[in-house]
Amino acid sequence: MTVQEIYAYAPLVSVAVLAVFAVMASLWLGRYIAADRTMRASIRQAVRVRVGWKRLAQMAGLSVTDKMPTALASFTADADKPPKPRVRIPALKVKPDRFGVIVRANCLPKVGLEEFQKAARFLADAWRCERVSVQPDGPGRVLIRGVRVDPLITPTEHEPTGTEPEELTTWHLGVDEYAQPVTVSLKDVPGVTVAGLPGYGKTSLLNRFLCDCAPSPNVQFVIADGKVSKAYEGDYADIMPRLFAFVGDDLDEANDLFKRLVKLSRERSASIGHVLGVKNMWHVGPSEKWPLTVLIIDEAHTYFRDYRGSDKESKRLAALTAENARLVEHLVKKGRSVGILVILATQKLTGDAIPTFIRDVCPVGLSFAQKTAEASVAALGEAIRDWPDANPMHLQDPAYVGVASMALQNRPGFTRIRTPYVADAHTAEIASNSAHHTYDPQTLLDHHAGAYLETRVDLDKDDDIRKEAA
Ligand SMILES: Nc1ncnc2c1ncn2[C@@H]1O[C@H](COP(=O)(O)OP(=O)(O)OP(=O)(O)O)[C@@H](O)[C@H]1O
Repeated sequence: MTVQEIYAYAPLVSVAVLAVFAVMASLWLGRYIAADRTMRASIRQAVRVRVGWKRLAQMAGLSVTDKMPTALASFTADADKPPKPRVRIPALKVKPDRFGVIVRANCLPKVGLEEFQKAARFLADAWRCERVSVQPDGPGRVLIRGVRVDPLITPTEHEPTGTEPEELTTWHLGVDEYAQPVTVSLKDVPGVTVAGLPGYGKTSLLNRFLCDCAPSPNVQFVIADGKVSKAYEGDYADIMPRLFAFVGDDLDEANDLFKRLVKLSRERSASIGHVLGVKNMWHVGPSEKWPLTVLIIDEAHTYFRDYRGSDKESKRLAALTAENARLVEHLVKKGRSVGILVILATQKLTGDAIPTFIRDVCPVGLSFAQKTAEASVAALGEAIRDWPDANPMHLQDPAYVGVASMALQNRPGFTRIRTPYVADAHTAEIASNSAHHTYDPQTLLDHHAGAYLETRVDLDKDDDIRKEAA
């Protein structure tokens, strides 16, 4: 091809390039017009971040001067005028979302994660963000999260999909202060505590968990709610069709339920090798025949209260609550490997509300707003004193209804989480659509291991619970 022929194609190429730009611009404009007000503000913010980056990077110390000329510069430079040093800045990719911008940048020599982290406060001011976080994003890259709208004070709603969750044991809690999803793994977790002042969202958090898991046949739920006498009165009325059992504030009924579950735990323990071929259910995961059995004890202090008084009834109730504590301790300490998970929700997790021998063996703990430092420590452990920003004492504000603080599962520190609200109508729909999955795990166990347990296992041997109760 001759030079003249190449020139002849130039107008065609220019038109093609312009056409591509025009298509891209109209797509961008279409997206901008279709977006709502909050999203448009984020799109504009993303444009500002991109346009102002060259100047800002240099002012924020996020650039390097490269004195070595490129091969082309050396080739074209005048002999008497050495090529100018180049200022290099990290390349950016900016994506807007409802809360602000997600920026991916590459690192340069002497401009790495640490430098970006040091500059975070400066970037937050320049980009008009509430806060900016910088995290590693693979070798030589960083992920910068800028939030313009504080996710913690932005209430959200969750509409359960009604489909079986991909990972039954991943509890999707909500988003953190940078609008990043927060999950907690329930695999091998024997107990979870949820604390917080009344009306700050404990039940709503549990409701979401129930709604997300209910469509799976591999999980069964039972609830003890100390706030009500009958199921239809309480927060869990809508989920009733998906519960294999429910008790209210009646201590005798609760005691019977806990005993039933301890029996299940012991019989599962005795027959797990026979039925599943493993000693720990988590090695094969929950299944229809061996479902994860979740016991939720709401207003848990009701069942463990210390009854004082010398009259006969007080003494009887005191013995009952003491036994309840021992039964629940058994479930938390011994239930994990046989697929029993206990979730305790209460206002305060201080020793007078929940026995510390139960609380301290629950590895996952969340707390909504708390009134005192003592209550925060009881809910989240001593370490919360070192993370004052995340202390749930500071969540005592109507804007923080639905916001909880939690210790991170795989690294030190705490995070605050905006949990979403689930409307009662959704709960009712999910419960009715998934009611056919409801089975008492004891019935399932009897079916799969009844004969084995009857003929091969002596459950009365070493029956410590019975001995204690006697
Ligand atoms: N995540 C949330 N986002 C927005 N609002 C919420 C959220 N969770 C709860 N709420 C609001 O707060 C009210 C009380 O919530 P919820 O019953 O879950 O609190 P609670 O801590 O369980 O209270 P209690 O201890 O009295 O049972 C709800 O009716 C709802 O209006």
